[in-house]
Amino acid sequence: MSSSSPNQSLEPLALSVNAGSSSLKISLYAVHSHEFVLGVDPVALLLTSSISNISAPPAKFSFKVANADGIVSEQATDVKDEPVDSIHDHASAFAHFLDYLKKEANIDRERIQRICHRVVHGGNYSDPVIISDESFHHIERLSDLAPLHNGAALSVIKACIANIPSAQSIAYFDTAFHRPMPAHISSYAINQTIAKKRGLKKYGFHGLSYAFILRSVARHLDKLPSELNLIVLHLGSGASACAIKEGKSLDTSMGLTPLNGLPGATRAGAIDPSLIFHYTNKAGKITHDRKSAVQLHVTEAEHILNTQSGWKALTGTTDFAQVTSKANLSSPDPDYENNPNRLAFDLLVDRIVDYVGGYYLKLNGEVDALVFSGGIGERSKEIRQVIGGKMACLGFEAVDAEKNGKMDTLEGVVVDLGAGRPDGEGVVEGKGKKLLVCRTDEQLEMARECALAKKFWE
Ligand SMILES: Nc1ncnc2c1ncn2[C@@H]1O[C@H](COP(=O)(O)OP(=O)(O)O)[C@@H](O)[C@H]1O
Ligand SMILES: CC(=O)OP(=O)(O)O
Ligand SMILES: [Mg+2]
Repeated sequence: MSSSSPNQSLEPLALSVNAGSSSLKISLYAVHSHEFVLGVDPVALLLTSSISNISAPPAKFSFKVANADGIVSEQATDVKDEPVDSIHDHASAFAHFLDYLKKEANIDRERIQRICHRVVHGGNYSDPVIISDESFHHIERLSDLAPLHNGAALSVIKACIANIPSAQSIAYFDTAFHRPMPAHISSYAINQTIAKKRGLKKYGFHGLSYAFILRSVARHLDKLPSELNLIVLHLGSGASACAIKEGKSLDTSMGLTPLNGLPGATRAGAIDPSLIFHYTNKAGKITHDRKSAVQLHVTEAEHILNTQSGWKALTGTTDFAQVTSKANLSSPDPDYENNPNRLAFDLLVDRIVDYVGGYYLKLNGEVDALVFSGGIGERSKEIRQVIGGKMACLGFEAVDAEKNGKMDTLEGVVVDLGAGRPDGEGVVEGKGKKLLVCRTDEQLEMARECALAKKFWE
């Protein structure tokens, strides 16, 4: 147990819960202030916990207490990547966390006043909402459009209401960041009467992450968010790309649901929509996911494309680190027939290039930086090296191979990956568009927003 002392603070506590497709990430903060001060965080991290591999058991549990400066270092690690057999879904993962909160950090649940929940699909909600019967049912109705996410978030919301009744739960939506997308980009080329009636349009996801990245990169480059044009890659179990123009989402690769766009751990990403009818003759049959906390109406087609595809289908693992280590990347002959890992790696690179190239044109080439984030973007030097290398033809800096190789040891929320731009005889530092890595933190994004929303504290 670290010597840090979360209990010494008498400030209100806010818990942030991020139910991802394969993970549950939870952070606890002391709320210092409800006033916005440029460059100052209104919250301070007390502890953070993560449960990964929920969809590929055994799940791994980590619980880390921050030091007095709100920093979690490896030395502050209390429990790291411990496999836990009793965790089989997001609700049991949260129950495991609550046990540790009392046992390891000696924190009384009653001290938690607000709980921020990442909810992936918010439909047309553009602002965070307090959980009430009405908002709970709104999120529940959208569960079919985010089958790996909304139900999982609702199961944790239910657990919070039951186990931490003194706290108010607030939902923060991934979709909110993408609301400014123009209609010609968010619309599909289908009958618009039906589209409007049924809400069939591109919503986009990973919005809390993009909001965090935009804010962090702006701080790093000493610019206002509204002055920035970025291409951001959030590459995790679910992967997406986003074009940000003058601080607003212009386009993103996920769509009506988080299935579209880049392939992921178990998701196919974009395919020809007709493919699924040739893959199975039961595409439209409703499957009932008994494991889900809410009643899901998911077709066999959606089940296959969301849970039986991606790296898992190509290589047998959902862990991209394993895919990379077996991909034999140094070989000039990819040997796709015999090396499914190389196929998976090169296929992801190919799809990323599609989006990055398209977004570069949509932004008229006026791009301040390409940003890597998410579990793969932050940890895979190989993906950064290959994608970064391809960006050189668009005027980006070269990848600094040394920095790229030791990214894990470099401090900071945003790390500059660039080594300058070749110019004439030599390499000129500071020239060229930037390549950045951002350690995204959806929990912090919610906690900050919550602290600063006075209406949630009245
Ligand atoms: N060293 C690594 N190299 C490549 N990929 C990694 C590495 N470490 C973790 N990953 C990938 O990151 C993914 C998790 O990303 P993350 O953004 O945390 O997930 P989630 O989508 O659940 O929020 C894992 O599925 C794994 O494939
Ligand atoms: C939207 C989405 O796919 O989120 P995650 O990557 O956290 O599963
Ligand atoms: Mg995630």
